[in-house]
Amino acid sequence: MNLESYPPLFSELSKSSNQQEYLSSDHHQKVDTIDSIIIKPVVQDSDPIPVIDLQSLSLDELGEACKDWGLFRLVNHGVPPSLLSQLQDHAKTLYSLSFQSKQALFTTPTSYFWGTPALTPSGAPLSRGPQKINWVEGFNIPISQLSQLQPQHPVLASFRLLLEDYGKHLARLAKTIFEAMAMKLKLDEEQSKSNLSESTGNIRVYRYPSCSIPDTAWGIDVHTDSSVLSILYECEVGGLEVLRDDEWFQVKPICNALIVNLGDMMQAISNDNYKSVKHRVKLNKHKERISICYFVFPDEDSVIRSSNYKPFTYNDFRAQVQEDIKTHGFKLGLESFKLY
Ligand SMILES: O=C(O)CCC(=O)C(=O)O
Ligand SMILES: [Fe+2]
Repeated sequence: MNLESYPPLFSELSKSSNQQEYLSSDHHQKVDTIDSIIIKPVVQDSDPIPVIDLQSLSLDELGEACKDWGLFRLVNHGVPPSLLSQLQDHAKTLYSLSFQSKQALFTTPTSYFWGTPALTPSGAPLSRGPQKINWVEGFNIPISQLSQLQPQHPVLASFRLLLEDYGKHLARLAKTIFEAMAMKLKLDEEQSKSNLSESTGNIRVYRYPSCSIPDTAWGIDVHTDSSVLSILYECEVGGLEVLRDDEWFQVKPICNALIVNLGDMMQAISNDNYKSVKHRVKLNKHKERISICYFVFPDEDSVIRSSNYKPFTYNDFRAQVQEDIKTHGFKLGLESFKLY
């Protein structure tokens, strides 16, 4: 483990005796008690996660997966495996740079953050208090701002080219999936068009440290995404878990398959027919984990209309989430917009 490359708190605590002491102190609640939902041991033999084949897309299967799980694996998506593996290699190299170099390389409109995945619109981390530290670092990169990524570092220059390519592929995937969902839900074509805006595409590249006592802390604790769709790539370590009918399921990594999860905007657009899935990321005892996540949102002033929620824009939603996190330490999400 290259300690220099970690945020100072993480490298300090990675010395295992410090980690034991910190994580078992009052500072940090045990994960079982943070969670309001009863945790059953997550043990599975077979893989129950639905698989959607983009080349022979079945609207019925897509609809079922969105209703039952709010999440599915996507295969035959047309993103070249070499692009995925190169992105992952570049991410590893960039993360191995010193903490200070990463701070210097990712400046506005991109950002480097750690300790929480909750960011302000400009990409700065929203503080949630010491007991709520999430064991994650991230690069936040709005795709529309990729040209602003200064290639001072040779790896960053080629990373930018890869991300441009990846961003185009993911915009294509998001549009295809959203249009299929809109068709299945029989949404008004004109109205739903602005509910997904490819220009809002945003990439986050995360690194989760290994943790000698992984059951005492989260990589990212339980949450739903605010997006319309989130599309994740992680192929080596695992740790993503999703909630379905009060039971947690592991989403095992499968190389070259992508994970699509539905966010709060999609739940509202679908009038609660589809689920914004609750999920979390567990730490691994021995290995650090890299994931590459794409998020896409509605146009900023596109109004989301449905019979269960008062009309709102993504801007309204985001402002409410920021307020919730400041006031309560977590987001209330769609609850704040429910009609009854
Ligand atoms: O790293 C992952 O696999 C998931 C990240 C995530 O849930 C998020 O950023 O909302
Ligand atoms: Fe998430």
